Amino acid sequence: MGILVAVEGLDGAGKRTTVARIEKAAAARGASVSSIAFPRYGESITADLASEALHGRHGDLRDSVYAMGLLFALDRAAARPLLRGALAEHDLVLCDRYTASNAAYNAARLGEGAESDVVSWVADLEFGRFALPVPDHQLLLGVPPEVAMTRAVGRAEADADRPVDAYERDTDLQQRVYRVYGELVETDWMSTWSWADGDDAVEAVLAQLN
Ligand SMILES: Nc1ncnc2c1ncn2[C@@H]1O[C@H](COP(=O)(O)OP(=O)(O)O)[C@@H](O)[C@H]1O
Ligand SMILES: Cc1cn([C@H]2C[C@H](O)[C@@H](COP(=O)(O)OP(=O)(O)O)O2)c(=O)[nH]c1=O
Repeated sequence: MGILVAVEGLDGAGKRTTVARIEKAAAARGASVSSIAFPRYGESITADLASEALHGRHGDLRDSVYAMGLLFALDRAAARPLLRGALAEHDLVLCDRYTASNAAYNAARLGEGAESDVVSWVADLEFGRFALPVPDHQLLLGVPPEVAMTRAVGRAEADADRPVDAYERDTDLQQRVYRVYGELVETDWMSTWSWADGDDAVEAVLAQLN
């Protein structure tokens, strides 16, 4: 049975890049590694609907924090057999975004006062109702919002098929998401967390294998 590690951070923080680096470094140590990126675009109807809503389709769907949160959670619920299978087969299963993304983005959207309600709703829904595996460790890429946003915008400019979505262009939202992520790290939400970047982020995950 392998360990489940979630890699979290803002849009453009470098999650995809870091997951690839961890995979390579863990494999070089002889570990068998698998990775899954959420949302599973192209493989999950609910993930695709959420993306379409973030790009201006489906009327007011995007305005509902709970509807958006549910779409992303249903994507993960459908991936449960995949996750279980990967954990049975590999030493390390990396998730590029996991449940904490839903907690951080939706809490940040509703704002102070409602944050803890949303974070509890996500935990009850995803780990309770949907019985998703709780991550053994979670990593927050400590890239500040200004840097992450510049990278996300640069990536969108370089790739016409990947225009910025409603969350990526919202500077205030990104700042609030970063703050909520910080609270999840400080309270070790659901499991232990590391807050790291670059080589330290890779080392923080490799340390979990020892
Ligand atoms: N440490 C880094 N320094 C500079 N640019 C980076 C770094 N990590 C990633 N990038 C670049 O920033 C952009 C976003 O990285 P990516 O890994 O796709 O982020 P995410 O998956 O968090 O959205 C990409 O264009 C990537 O090449
Ligand atoms: C996985 C997930 C993402 N999100 C948000 C974070 C991102 O701003 C947005 C899209 O996910 P993201 O991973 O950034 O996809 P991409 O950049 O490839 O379009 O959805 C949630 O709100 N909840 C979730 O559970």
